[in-house]
Amino acid sequence: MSTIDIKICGLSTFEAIDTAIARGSSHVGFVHFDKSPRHVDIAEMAELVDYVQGRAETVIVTVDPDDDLVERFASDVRPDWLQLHGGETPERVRDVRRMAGLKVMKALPVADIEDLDRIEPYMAFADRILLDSRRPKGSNLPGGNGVSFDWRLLAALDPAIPFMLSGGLDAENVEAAVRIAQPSGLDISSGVESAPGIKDIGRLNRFFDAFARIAEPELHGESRS
Ligand SMILES: O=C(O)c1ccccc1N[C@@H]1O[C@H](COP(=O)(O)O)[C@@H](O)[C@H]1O
Repeated sequence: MSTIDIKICGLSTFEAIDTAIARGSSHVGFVHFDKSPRHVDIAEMAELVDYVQGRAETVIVTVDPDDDLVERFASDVRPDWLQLHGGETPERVRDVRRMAGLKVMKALPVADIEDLDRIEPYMAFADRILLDSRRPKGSNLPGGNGVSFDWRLLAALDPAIPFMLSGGLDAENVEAAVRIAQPSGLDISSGVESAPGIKDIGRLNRFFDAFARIAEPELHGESRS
């Protein structure tokens, strides 16, 4: 199996950051969206990003940020990535990327086959595409809802498009997610929490244990098929 990046998102404590990185996260994410139970303000985020100190790529998750906020992320927090999780157009992704001078990951919702057609216009401007489930009715969060979409839809996706998969991933479904969706990265948030916004060290470890069983089956007495 080729290497799969792992992003643990919605972090807010040093302990959870250390566990995620020690267990193999390539990316760690911090949510700046005031309706979210995972929201961290700019000053806290700057401290968390500093704490990572190059041990993993740092990602700020933001929703339709205005220019002022983009400038503040770039000047006061200095992460490696901005994850745009709102209704940003391809042109807005281009402008944010240019303004911030940071890599940009664009999150797009997938609920049906037509949604796959909306990916291509972003390819010229986003450094990475992240596919998430559509916001469930009644939720005021565009992400972090712990809901998966039908990964079988991705069989119709151009294999030349590398994407990170998110939406309700956890220790129990990660094997099926990788087998069916064949992503180049996995993004996990509520599936490693004990309550919204509270990362659970036991769940984090169980996720990485489950991932290790598929990434290195020979070390776990399992055969590849
Ligand atoms: O986590 C949040 O609260 C959040 C708020 C606003 C936009 C995105 C958010 N989270 C992102 O959603 C996906 C899926 O999360 P989950 O595993 O289903 O909980 C992930 O990219 C989070 O970064």
